[in-house]
Amino acid sequence: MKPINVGLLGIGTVGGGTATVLKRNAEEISRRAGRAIQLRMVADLNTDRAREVAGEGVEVTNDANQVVCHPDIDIVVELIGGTGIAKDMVLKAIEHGKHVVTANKKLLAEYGNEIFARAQEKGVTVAFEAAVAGGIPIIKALREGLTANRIEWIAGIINGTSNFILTEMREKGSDFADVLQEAQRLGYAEADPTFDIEGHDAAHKLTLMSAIAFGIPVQFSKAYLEGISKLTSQDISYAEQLGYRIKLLGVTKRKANGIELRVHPTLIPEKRLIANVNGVMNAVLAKGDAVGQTMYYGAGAGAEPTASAVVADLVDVTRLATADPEHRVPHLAFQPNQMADLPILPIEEIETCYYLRLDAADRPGVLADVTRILADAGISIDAMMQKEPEAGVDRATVIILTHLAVEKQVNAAMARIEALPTIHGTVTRIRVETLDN
Ligand SMILES: NC(=O)C1=CN([C@@H]2O[C@H](COP(=O)(O)OP(=O)(O)OC[C@H]3O[C@@H](n4cnc5c(N)ncnc54)[C@H](O)[C@@H]3O)[C@@H](O)[C@H]2O)C=CC1
Ligand SMILES: N[C@@H](CC=O)C(=O)O
Ligand code: NA
Repeated sequence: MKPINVGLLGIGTVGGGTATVLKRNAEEISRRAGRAIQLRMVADLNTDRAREVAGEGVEVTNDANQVVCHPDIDIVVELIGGTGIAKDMVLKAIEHGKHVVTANKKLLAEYGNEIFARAQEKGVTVAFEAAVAGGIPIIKALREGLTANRIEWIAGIINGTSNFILTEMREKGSDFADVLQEAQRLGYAEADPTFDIEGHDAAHKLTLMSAIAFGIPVQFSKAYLEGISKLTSQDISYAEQLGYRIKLLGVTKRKANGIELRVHPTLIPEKRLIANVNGVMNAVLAKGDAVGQTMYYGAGAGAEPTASAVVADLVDVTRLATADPEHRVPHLAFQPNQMADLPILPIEEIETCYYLRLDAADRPGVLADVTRILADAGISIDAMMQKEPEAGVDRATVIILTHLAVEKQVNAAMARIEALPTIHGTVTRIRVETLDN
């Protein structure tokens, strides 16, 4: 059978890994796909490096337009990143009737509704396994493997760079900036690494998983996000003393009045498997009503792990190329005319447990004031720890773990606590997920 011709846009970290895997495993891949999948054209601004990485027999250009318009190209693989030229080229490829494979979570989290609708009209597929949790086949699991279930919630460590930073800080006491540089050197970080450390990248991925899990449009602009840049080693250490690890966690949950969609540093009990996912590794927990909790673990970033997902999509698209477009797996798992209109809840409406750290005057009655404020707000305390003040300091650090509470009530209680004359500065608040049901 005639080979499938691939046109690759961007041959950097993931593009390079894709070229390597396609070449190294060509025979296995063709046995699985039913025909050869060959890299036919590459577009990259750095044509010298592109020629070197792509190898002989591959046409190289610095103009992505030439690839997406070329009549011989069957599938366009977009690995440039961002929402500039990448968006234009993906839409143009669709207009030209090409299937698209992309690892670009930012593009799909922000413009996915438009892109999937256009692809549907043109009868082509946009595959994006590499866009969420790198090499872990999580899109396939959520969209196909769990299709019998009413999914209740998903929680995941889905940014390799920030997990690598948190792990190195906790295990080696490394400096935040040094570890970030190392993550960049290893090719884990986004072109702008603030996307990693401030939670944007994780929120892009969570937005895609949420859409697939609940059959809702992608709504990145409504996601709540908070990164790891303000986390202190003090909180990492106190959390450990209480039996927790702090992770940048993405959580999306079905509630009676809508969907929670949030990314933030989170205390997780250290006995949970996911609390022990370290370095660049990612893990996603998905709870279905029939199957219960399932967990998916693997490398979330890096050249070949991500290429593994890109090439898997190439094989899938090759297999599907001959299937009637109406009967392919829908882009967001649910049929396009069956999407639900569930609202994304504002962060004030979410319900979780909380870690609160405060600096209190070391005097009798202070803790009673704090606990009364919490009780008045209907917030019950699960655990409390007081650190004795250092010599010559008249303030003690108090850490409180709460039971489940609604965020707006916690905010109101925090404001009242901060207004007490015996409390110094602001209250530090980190959300806690026990992930037990
Ligand atoms: N690095 C990783 O571990 C992962 C990356 N991703 C996503 O994969 C995509 C690519 O990421 P990386 O490979 O890390 O980026 P990269 O920066 O290593 O590679 C991008 C390539 O695109 C080329 N490029 C830039 N503008 C171009 C243009 N106008 N025309 C043609 N080529 C152009 C660059 O020269 C570079 O070779 C991004 O969307 C990223 O978010 C997804 C999962 C993991
Ligand atoms: N920058 C991302 C790369 C993969 O999506 C990460 O660190 O996870
Ligand atoms: Na994946």
